[in-house]
Amino acid sequence: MTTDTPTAPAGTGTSHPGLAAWVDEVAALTTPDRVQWITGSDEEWKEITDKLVAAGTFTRLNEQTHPGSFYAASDPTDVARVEDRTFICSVDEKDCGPTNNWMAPDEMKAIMTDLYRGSMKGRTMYVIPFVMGHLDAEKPMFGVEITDSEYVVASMRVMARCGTKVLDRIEELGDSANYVPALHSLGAPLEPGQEDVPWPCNQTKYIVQFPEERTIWSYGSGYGGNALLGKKCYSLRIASVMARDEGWLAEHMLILKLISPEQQVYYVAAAFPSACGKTNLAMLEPTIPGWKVETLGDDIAWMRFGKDGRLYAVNPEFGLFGVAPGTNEKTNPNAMRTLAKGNSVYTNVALTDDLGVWWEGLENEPAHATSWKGEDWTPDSEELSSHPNSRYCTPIAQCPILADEYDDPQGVPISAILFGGRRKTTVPLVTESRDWVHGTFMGATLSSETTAAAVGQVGVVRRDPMAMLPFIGYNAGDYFGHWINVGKDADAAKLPKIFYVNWFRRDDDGDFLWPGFGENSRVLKWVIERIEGRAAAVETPIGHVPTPESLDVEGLDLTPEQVEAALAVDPEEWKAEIPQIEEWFAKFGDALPTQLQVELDGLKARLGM
Ligand SMILES: Nc1nc2c(ncn2[C@@H]2O[C@H](COP(=O)(O)OP(=O)(O)OP(=O)(O)O)[C@@H](O)[C@H]2O)c(=O)[nH]1
Ligand SMILES: O=C([O-])CC(=O)C(=O)O
Ligand SMILES: [Mn+2]
Repeated sequence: MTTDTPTAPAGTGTSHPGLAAWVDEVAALTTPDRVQWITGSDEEWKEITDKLVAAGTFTRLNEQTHPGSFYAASDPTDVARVEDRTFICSVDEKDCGPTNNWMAPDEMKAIMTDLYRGSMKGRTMYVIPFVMGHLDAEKPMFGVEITDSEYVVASMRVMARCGTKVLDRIEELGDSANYVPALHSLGAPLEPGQEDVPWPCNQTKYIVQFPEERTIWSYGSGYGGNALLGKKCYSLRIASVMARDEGWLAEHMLILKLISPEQQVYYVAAAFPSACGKTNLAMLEPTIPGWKVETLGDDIAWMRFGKDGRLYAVNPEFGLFGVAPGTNEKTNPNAMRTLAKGNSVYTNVALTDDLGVWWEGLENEPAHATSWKGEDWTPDSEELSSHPNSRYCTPIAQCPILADEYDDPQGVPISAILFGGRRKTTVPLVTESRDWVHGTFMGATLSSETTAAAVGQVGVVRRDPMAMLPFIGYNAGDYFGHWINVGKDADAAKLPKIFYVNWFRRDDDGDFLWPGFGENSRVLKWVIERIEGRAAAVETPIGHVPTPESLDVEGLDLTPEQVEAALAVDPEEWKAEIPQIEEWFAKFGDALPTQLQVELDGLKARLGM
């Protein structure tokens, strides 16, 4: 941009020619009644939330107990990510790989262009300039989301840094500002005089990434992961492609800071599939004396090598979009404290009679509430009060244990990466990998029972590599190769050590073998002590697991047998796992890195197969 180009007044448009042309083009296609540029101001927050209250989408919660907070209930068919409607439209089908849905870009564009035609009729089209990560990062990661949903505007304002400051920077940088154009429409046009519904959406849904063009098209859903396009679509699917091309990692990981009793500081990243404990671990209250945890992120980590050769992680998000059920003062007191500050949006939980919220697992069960489906609910009701994937959306800045480093665009140097999933059997509480390639093998073969975070059956074991199955924006075989390359090019001594954890193993009665939540600090302690060379481990066919004595279980109400069962590596169980891993690897054909096949062969040999 030349210095004499006038900057448009806040909220009225842009002096960036490329962006202006795209916005005009989308408006011409979708024919909204008006176009509004999101500024990020307080008045705008009031205007948007007032509009949502007037439309019946939002219910204003009790100002005393939930200041500045709102309740929303979605259409009962629009409650989670839709993986079977999610596409990676790479030019070459091979680049999409066997784990994603593919359609040729032109074909998809033709279908969606038809769907978008007139799709914003009767609505306002909002233009949201946003940045994932810091505005003052070396290379700010801009995006611009166009949406016809006020719910999306309100949620995006919580989840990403949005508004005029971002647009000003895009305009200053002009042609050199790379932004991801992200188009979202509910697919619910309004004819003149037609009354709106509280949660407009469309039964036809498409969540589409064009990896070569670095663009996103989403249609038909208002739900978080489908509609807040800075999150999964940009920060994972598109960013994973950028990361492959540029030598970094975009991952479905929390980031936490761990401070030992000796005041040593360690940063840990952990990848668990959706609804498998990232938010809980990120905000952990350690139960072991002297240890402290601070939070940097609960869902996404971008990791790049620093000049010192270490891997540095930043959280590109600005808010928390957390699973509500199960969250309470005991399991996650810091989430409760974050929410107590207000300024939050609750979706698909129950609304209490005093305009508060409730969900399964929360304290103070009400005698009566309105369920997420809008029905009367009492403790005797057969149905759940809240959808299992009900969520809260809240500013991360309100987290009382947010680490100062959250605001550092350089990020934090990672000492350990944890992979984990939900497995009733087989997978021990914690296993240390031998090296980066073995750790990559652990990640690539990660398995977990499916959860309510995606539409479909719950509780089915599937491979969820690096907890990224629904989020890898290219061929997962190539993604494994990228992980191997990241390690190959690095100084091994400076790489994070990789561990595999499972908080969800059960005993014969179906009860959890490990108490989890705050007690997971004991596992973090073992991880750190391994890094420091201070904790003992036994070598097993799958890696190093703690000796029962090396895991600090002091004060825990567990018998030695229970600890042993949580740590057990049963060769028979692992032998049964092998055909599943072989079947999984077979999907990738030539794209599977030979190092991973070598790891599998080694595991089989150690199991005597
Ligand atoms: N048994 C057990 N359950 C846990 C533990 N940590 C979390 N959970 C349960 O896992 C579920 C959701 O965990 P979250 O931390 O919200 O999930 P997340 O990984 O952040 O998920 P997404 O936001 O979907 O990516 C809740 O039902 C928790 O109760 C644990 O240590 N043990
Ligand atoms: O994307 C969403 O809707 C929420 C989330 O973090 C996940 O599903 O992993
Ligand atoms: Mn997630």
